[in-house]
Amino acid sequence: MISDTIAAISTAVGEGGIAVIRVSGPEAVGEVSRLFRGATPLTEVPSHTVHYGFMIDPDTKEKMEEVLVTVMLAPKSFTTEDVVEISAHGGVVSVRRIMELLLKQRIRLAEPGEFTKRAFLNGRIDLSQAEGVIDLIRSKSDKAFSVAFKQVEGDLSRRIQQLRQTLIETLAHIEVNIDYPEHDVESMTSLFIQEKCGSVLTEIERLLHTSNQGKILREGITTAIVGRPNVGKSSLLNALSGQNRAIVTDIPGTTRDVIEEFITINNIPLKLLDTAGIRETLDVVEKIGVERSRTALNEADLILLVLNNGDELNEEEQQLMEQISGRQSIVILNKMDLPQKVETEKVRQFYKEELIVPMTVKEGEGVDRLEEAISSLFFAGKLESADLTYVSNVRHIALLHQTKRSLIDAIEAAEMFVPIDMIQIDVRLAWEQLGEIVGDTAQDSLIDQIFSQFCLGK
Ligand SMILES: Nc1nc2c(c(=O)[nH]1)N(C=O)[C@@H](CNc1ccc(C(=O)N[C@@H](CCC(=O)O)C(=O)O)cc1)CN2
Ligand SMILES: Nc1nc2c(ncn2[C@@H]2O[C@H](COP(=O)(O)OP(=O)(O)OP(=O)(O)O)[C@@H](O)[C@H]2O)c(=O)[nH]1
Ligand SMILES: [K+]
Repeated sequence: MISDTIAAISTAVGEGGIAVIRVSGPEAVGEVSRLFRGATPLTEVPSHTVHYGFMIDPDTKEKMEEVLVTVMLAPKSFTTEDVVEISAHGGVVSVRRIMELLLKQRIRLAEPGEFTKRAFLNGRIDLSQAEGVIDLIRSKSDKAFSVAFKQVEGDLSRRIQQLRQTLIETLAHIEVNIDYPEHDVESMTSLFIQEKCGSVLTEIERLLHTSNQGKILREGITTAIVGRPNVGKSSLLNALSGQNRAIVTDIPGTTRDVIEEFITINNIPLKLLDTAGIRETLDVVEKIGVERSRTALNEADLILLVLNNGDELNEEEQQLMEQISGRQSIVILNKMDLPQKVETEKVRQFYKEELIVPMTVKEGEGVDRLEEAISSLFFAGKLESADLTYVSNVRHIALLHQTKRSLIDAIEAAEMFVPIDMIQIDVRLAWEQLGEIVGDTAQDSLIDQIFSQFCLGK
């Protein structure tokens, strides 16, 4: 059983309006109460109430900070333990001093993700919901947020548990037949297994079908913008990020040193790759050899090739089109306001009409068409409705693939009337693999690794 009390700063550290320190565990109320002076002692207040007062240094009796303290008593709290939250004036010093005071009590510093880990260990949420919490924090578009939010609410968990329930029923049926073989009608059991595993398989395939889109929504479409100088690449970037709220971030926890820029075209998140590097070198095709830009080009899910409508194609551009037309790529015919000089028939040799997007970036014209083109490449024309459950986590995707394999093995074995205890192994494996998604059958080391991805105070 967890018995120690933990504390951490739960808001981003820096100058801010207010900062929140969260304390969770059996000693939370008692220990914070000794450091707090308000109208009522915290040990006597009802759950889910907020109290105004001061943090007091117990040695000097000096007022340290003006605060609001929230008390949430077990089991009705995020961690299901007693939780006390201290809201202090924002700022580094104030928060550090309160933390120091807390850690001198019977309270220790929480590990990254430990609050959420406790919520998991205490059964409030399962593993996929906890992973949804990480995705929620990291999401960079409304759509990605919605996907993560559904996961936190337990949408995926419920589906997975339904499938596991079906497999448990199948296992129970098999069990009876092993224990009472005299009752077994071999062909009926085989049909039963095929039918049950088949229905689970269908649902898993449906979930896997969403996974490509799910991953894109979560991580963004890795995009490289290429083209010779002066065609309007920077303008495009500015137009897109200006109109569509750019979120610039260096994702914590990734090792790459390039700063990636996130933009969204309506609801589609694009992760722009180190485009500056490409910009300098792609003017001349032989320079594509330059390591950095080649990496970016290779990594890209999507290449946006910008051409100037008012100019003839040069040799490099034609080679480039030939080279990348096999990839997911879109041609942007920019500067439509200029008289056409570009040889569109040459462009059409490599690109279907819907992947050639005329734009006048300077005037912000054509963004809708660009969105349509991207949708047609990545979402078969439409962004699925919000009520779809997307599987976006690579761990979940891998486990679903494994489960699929196990189910196919079970079904094939049943078809061939393989001894039933052999089939049982595959069905049980599928049940365990699904269990790993929600954390029922996950190893401690895996659980530790997942929660270590969280930020401190979450
Ligand atoms: N200040 C603060 N804001 C936060 C959190 C937090 O821990 N603290 N959260 C955390 O990351 C999220 C909210 N999650 C929470 C989930 C459940 C409970 C909770 O106390 N649930 C009880 C009581 C519900 C009720 O009274 O109806 C329960 O379900 O038993 C609190 C926060 C986002 N915002
Ligand atoms: N006529 C016209 N000019 C445009 C349009 N879009 C951009 N330009 C102009 O084209 C010039 C080059 O634009 P940039 O966005 O800097 O082009 P770039 O491809 O990033 O150029 P480099 O950084 O040199 O590679 C600027 O003067 C823009 O104002 C357009 O739609 N029509
Ligand atoms: K301590």
